[in-house]
Amino acid sequence: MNIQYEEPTLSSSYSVVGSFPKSFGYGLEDQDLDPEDSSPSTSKPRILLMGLRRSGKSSIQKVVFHKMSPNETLFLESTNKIYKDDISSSSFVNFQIWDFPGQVDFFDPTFDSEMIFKGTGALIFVIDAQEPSESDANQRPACPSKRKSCCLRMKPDDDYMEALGRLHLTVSRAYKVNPDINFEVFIHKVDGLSDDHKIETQRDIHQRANDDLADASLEKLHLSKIYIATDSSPVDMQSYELCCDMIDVSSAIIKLNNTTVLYLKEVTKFLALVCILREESLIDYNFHCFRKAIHEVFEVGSLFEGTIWRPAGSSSSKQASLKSVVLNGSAV
Ligand SMILES: Nc1nc2c(ncn2[C@@H]2O[C@H](COP(=O)(O)OP(=O)(O)OP(=O)(O)O)[C@@H](O)[C@H]2O)c(=O)[nH]1
Repeated sequence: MNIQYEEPTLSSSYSVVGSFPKSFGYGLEDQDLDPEDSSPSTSKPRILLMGLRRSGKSSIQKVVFHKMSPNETLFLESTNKIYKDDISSSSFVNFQIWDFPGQVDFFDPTFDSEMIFKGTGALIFVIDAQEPSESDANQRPACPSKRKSCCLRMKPDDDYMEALGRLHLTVSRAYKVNPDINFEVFIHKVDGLSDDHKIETQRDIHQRANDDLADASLEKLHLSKIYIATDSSPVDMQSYELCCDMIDVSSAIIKLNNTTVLYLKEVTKFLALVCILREESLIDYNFHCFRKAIHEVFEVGSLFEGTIWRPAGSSSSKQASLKSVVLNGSAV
């Protein structure tokens, strides 16, 4: 496939360049810039969205960052060239996202993996977890990994086998060029699955993806989590979406009409706490303790060259990493 590039249409978003310091590992060093692309946006932290065709990459990008309604994504056309989008809605969210076409051919000479992966902070690989339709299942291609161990584990109704093969190829290729990339796996389109099935799918994908890495002696490569932390209560989508939207607004406390309060507080320049509370009473004191504890963790982390916050195999420049908003799915 011939790779082409499409520049962002959001020209106004060029005004703020690089909210993440380069030392956080998400920026391009000057010498890494593509000589043919001199736009200032290239110095921003960069996230790649990859995955099979129709897995939902563009939908995630449009719904999360451009407020497109999920129904409208039905009419999105297939992406046929890399689409670069500048995201800079607040000081917390300021980076560049590159949406890739589904079938990237890594062996195509026009695919410049050095240029693409070198300056990348995170690669989000999207997997469509939907049940395959009968006709899809019949037309499913052979397992791309062509490894016996993988095919032996295949269940007849697994639709994500091809995606897993592609995931493996993608991360091993990217890791070779840049071992500092954060790899995130996003299990998407789980709306049609039962709660049990969702958990089983996540467990299965997690297991298989890591087995594949182990088979290839790439244990050092970590598929990390998108969330930094969340409480253990079941996810209620409405509250979750409210919390996501909160990141976009400047006000710190919003009273909801049902005696609860939506609360946003900055922990560090790159980390925010968003929560829904019944009462405000002790939150300031609790938050103070929480922030102090987080700072202490960062301090200890830097003493030990970032071993607490840093996935194995990455550089010490990764103590803070950009955490993406997730939509209708979960992270492995
Ligand atoms: N059921 C369901 N469908 C979704 C979801 N997100 C996206 N889709 C649908 O998936 C289809 C493909 O979405 P795209 O965003 O175009 O997928 P893509 O990965 O960008 O596709 P390519 O550009 O071909 O690589 C569209 O019809 C979307 O409406 C979701 O959360 N649930």
